[in-house]
Amino acid sequence: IVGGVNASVAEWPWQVSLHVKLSTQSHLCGGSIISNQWILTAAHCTDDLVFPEIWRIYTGILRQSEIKQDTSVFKVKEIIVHSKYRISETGYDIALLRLDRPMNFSDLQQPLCLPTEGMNTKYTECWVTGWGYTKERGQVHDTLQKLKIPLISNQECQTRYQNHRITDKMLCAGYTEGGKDACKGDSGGPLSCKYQNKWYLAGITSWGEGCARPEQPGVYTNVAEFKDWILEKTS
Ligand SMILES: Cc1c(O)cccc1C(=O)Nc1cccc2ccc(C(=N)N)cc12
Repeated sequence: IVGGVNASVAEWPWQVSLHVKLSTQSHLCGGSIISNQWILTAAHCTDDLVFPEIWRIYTGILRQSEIKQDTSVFKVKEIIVHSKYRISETGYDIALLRLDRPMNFSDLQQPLCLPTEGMNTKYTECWVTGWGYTKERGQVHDTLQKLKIPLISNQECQTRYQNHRITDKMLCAGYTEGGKDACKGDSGGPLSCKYQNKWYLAGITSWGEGCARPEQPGVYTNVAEFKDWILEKTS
């Protein structure tokens, strides 16, 4: 997250950290708890990493440095990538990870709501969170960052990305002047939006040209457009 601030304990209890264990282990992407056995993330996080056995999911943490040998960790039983996904920039950047065992909810780890059609224009505030880079040529940040960010219309977003097709299955958010945005390592994490005092998973951090550049907003998977797909795959 570029231009954000430290989050607090239990402020974003649906935010998870996805690690991959090869010769070493490290944070790769964010994700969101949507039920006691399913995590929603970005399909591009699983590029070249399709084996469930290498994934480690950390829930209920604020700092990466909290992760020790004895930290509670979930393994992945199944990875489901949208069949139409190719690369982030052409959309369908959505994937489901089934946990190896059901999660017990607590103040530190619990799901957020899936949105329904037509909610995108009703949200009062949206926040993007993650342990990603805090500048383009950056690195993973130890403390979870949070950033309040305004949604922008797909029409305006399309004008900012002339060489792309911004589809209805994408959602954009950002500041014209730049300086505040998600970035690499935040991928897969939530764009959490509030409506009538409940939090909804409006978007999944997907792509953008660089990070926090003026007139280059962040592009998110528009989760409301995939509600049927999520329900089909998780039932
Ligand atoms: C290609 C690249 C890097 O190598 C390092 C940092 C950023 C980039 C890049 O161009 N964009 C990106 C690469 C991977 C995930 C990204 C997620 C969000 C955003 C965003 N701006 N909302 C940009 C991303």
